[in-house]
Amino acid sequence: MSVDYHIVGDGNELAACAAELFTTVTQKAVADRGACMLALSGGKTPKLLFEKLGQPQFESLPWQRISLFWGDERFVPEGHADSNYRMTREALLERLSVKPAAICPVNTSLPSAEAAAESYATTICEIFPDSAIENGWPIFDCILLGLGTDGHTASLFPGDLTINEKISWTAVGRAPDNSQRITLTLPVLNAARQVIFLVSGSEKAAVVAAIARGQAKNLPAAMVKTKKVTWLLDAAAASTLVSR
Ligand SMILES: O=C1O[C@H](COP(=O)(O)O)[C@@H](O)[C@H](O)[C@H]1O
Repeated sequence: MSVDYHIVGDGNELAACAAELFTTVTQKAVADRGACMLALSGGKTPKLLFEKLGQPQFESLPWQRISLFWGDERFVPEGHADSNYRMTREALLERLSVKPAAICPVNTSLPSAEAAAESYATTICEIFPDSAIENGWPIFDCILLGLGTDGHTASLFPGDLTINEKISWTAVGRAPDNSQRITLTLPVLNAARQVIFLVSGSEKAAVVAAIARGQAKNLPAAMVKTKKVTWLLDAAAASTLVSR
């Protein structure tokens, strides 16, 4: 596993740096394999990235070769304020003149979160080419992740047994407020070619430093050990990390 850190000033710089990484990752995947399979994250931090990617200078990205999935989703209707898909649609997808090869949100209109998780695994399986499934796991070119102050990532929460899932591609995670969320499982995160954590804000500084120093090995975000892990932090999120 290689881990690298990029520390930038603020949320806008973070979005600019993330957009550059996004460009590199998508272009490389398309050059190497003809397609790019990406999972997007929810949360506050990626919104600025999505708005940036919706600007005209990113129209030349190989959108028609990019398939978009979500690393996690709240079990709420598609138009709900908490929907990760709604946020991405408004911040990015509605602004794109060239449409991605596939846009695959979680179907949250199904009767239960379990049904939505199961159906999402089927969707991934249908869209992924056979060559992008290895040893029974889908190989995402890149998964964008966030980090909660409690160390959760995607919808893998500390203390929730979903983190132990070893067979399924998707599962239902339970957030501390007891709400249900559909999430990619840890083996899927770890099978990806690369994950990029986007983290901003001083409230994340302590957990970022604890994970980076190996002092929080049992937190879900610390259990992400993909071949290539990139942490993109703004100065506030990196403040504890760089202060000692
Ligand atoms: O990976 C993720 O992380 C976040 C934490 O988000 P933030 O709002 O604190 O930036 C999480 O809740 C989100 O659903 C997820 O995709």
